[in-house]
Amino acid sequence: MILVRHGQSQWNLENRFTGWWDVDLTELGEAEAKAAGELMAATGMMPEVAFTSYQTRAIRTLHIALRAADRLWIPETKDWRLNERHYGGLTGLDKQETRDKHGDEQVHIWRRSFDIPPPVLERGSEFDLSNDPRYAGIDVPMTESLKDTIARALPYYEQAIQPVLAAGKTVIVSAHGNSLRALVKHLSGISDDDISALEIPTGQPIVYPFANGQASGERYYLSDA
Ligand SMILES: O=C(O)[C@H](O)COP(=O)(O)O
Repeated sequence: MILVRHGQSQWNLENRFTGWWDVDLTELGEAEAKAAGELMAATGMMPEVAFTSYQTRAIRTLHIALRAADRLWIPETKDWRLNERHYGGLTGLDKQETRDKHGDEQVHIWRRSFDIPPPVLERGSEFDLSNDPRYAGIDVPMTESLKDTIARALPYYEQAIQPVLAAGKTVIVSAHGNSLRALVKHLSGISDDDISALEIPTGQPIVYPFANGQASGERYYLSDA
């Protein structure tokens, strides 16, 4: 299985909390996605089935990478459960200005604690996506901790992705910093405390070897292969 975090987004560049807000890739993000696909082709790590979120930056990263690997034709499933962790009331704020206002420690807790969510997003605020047609029928969260993200991403992985891996297919998952931290925590057996130190870089494919549908727990960057 190949996990890839989307390439640099406009709000990664601007250093703003993003979460479920749907920003696009920057030119650098597009280049990172293309390089990821070229690396897959060069190493022969060719995806056969794709999964991604409902968010433009992950979808476009997938498509740019697959195009570079000449694999745009593979089956692809989108699901909101692979979305980024919802950043609640921090959505749209500048990360440095938020540190200046609330202190480094508080912002680190909001960003990296296991089960403390950011403040709740006010209903009806500019960043409230409850009425976005893509989330029709979905109870859009108003904030999420990593624990909350795991609670929706992991069952999706188990129901939708694991059976494809068990059938021996090479799967690519194009998603987000925190939805991928949720999967890596599970697959690599990382504790609630230690997961706070795990960062996932943009556009760098991470490989989990599978045998008989089971991950060994080993993982490596495809660039190191
Ligand atoms: O949602 C965001 O702002 C980023 O994609 C991830 O943010 P983080 O590094 O603060 O978790």
